[in-house]
Amino acid sequence: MTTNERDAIEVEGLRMRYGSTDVLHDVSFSARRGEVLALLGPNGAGKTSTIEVLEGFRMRSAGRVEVLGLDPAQGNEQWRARIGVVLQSWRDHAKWRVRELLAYQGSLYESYSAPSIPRPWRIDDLLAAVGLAEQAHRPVGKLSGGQRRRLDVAIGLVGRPDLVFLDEPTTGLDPKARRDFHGLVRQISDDLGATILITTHDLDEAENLADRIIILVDGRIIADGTSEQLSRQIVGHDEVRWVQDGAHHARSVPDSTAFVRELFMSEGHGISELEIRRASLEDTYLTLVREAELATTPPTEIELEEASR
Ligand SMILES: Nc1ncnc2c1ncn2[C@@H]1O[C@H](COP(=O)(O)OP(=O)(O)OP(=O)(O)O)[C@@H](O)[C@H]1O
Repeated sequence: MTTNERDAIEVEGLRMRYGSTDVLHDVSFSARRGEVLALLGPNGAGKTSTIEVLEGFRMRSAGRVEVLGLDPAQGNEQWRARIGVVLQSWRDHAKWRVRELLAYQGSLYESYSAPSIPRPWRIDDLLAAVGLAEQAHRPVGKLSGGQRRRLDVAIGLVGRPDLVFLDEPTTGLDPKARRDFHGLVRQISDDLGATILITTHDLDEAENLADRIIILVDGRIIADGTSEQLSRQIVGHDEVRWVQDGAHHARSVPDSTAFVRELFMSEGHGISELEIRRASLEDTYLTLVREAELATTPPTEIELEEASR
């Protein structure tokens, strides 16, 4: 079945181009089975292009890609049945009723059912899981934007996939629906043991959901790790604030634990308040992306002149 049972996704040296423009340069990463991976990056960084190559919807120009043990360019029906994709294309089915559309989509997976994973997902359970039970008999065209997004997600999950691609799944969802959706992602990760690759611009969402985060800038991976590992890449970023004998102090330090230990050893008596703020994923992301963009921006003429003086 697969050459590497541990990994659901393996990408090595992936390159992709639109016409003569390269949009992915030497991208390499992997996702273990059951892992929730968030792919982050500015607009146009190449997140959707990466996902589309993994789904087998776009051809790469170089590199090795293996998804659930197969090259997506050669993925067969059986392989495709194990993959859930959340698309936004169900607007054309305006006259279908929600339950009817899901039941039809689900029926396509019946022949891929296995004793360990009965397929499709029971439609009423799925409707309840995505919070559409009350809309089961409504025509798709009469759903609100957020309800349609839930339906998109339900269609991506109806085949009880081993691997799910979620491209900006919470765009347009209200805060309650967003929180419910996060619960659903955890459920499919825990109960189905599914591997999940999610792209999002919502950094709290990424921090909340992902076991690992990959940041893509300009078609290149600039960071890959847990949120804590990424924040450790930014030196001097823990902020320590304290009040000493009535005066307020603040310092940005690389190792707040060591700093606070020293502070208490030398000045412990007069300290009345202490607060440590570690870099949030947003701080980390913005710093790493800025550094990567500065590194690739060619110097201006003035900078070149200054350098030659
Ligand atoms: N069909 C296409 N033809 C030509 N260029 C394209 C096409 N689709 C995307 N691109 C270009 O490829 C690059 C990567 O786009 P992609 O959609 O993968 O980025 P993204 O990280 O998903 O962006 P966003 O966060 O805006 O969704 C961009 O420069 C984009 O302009």
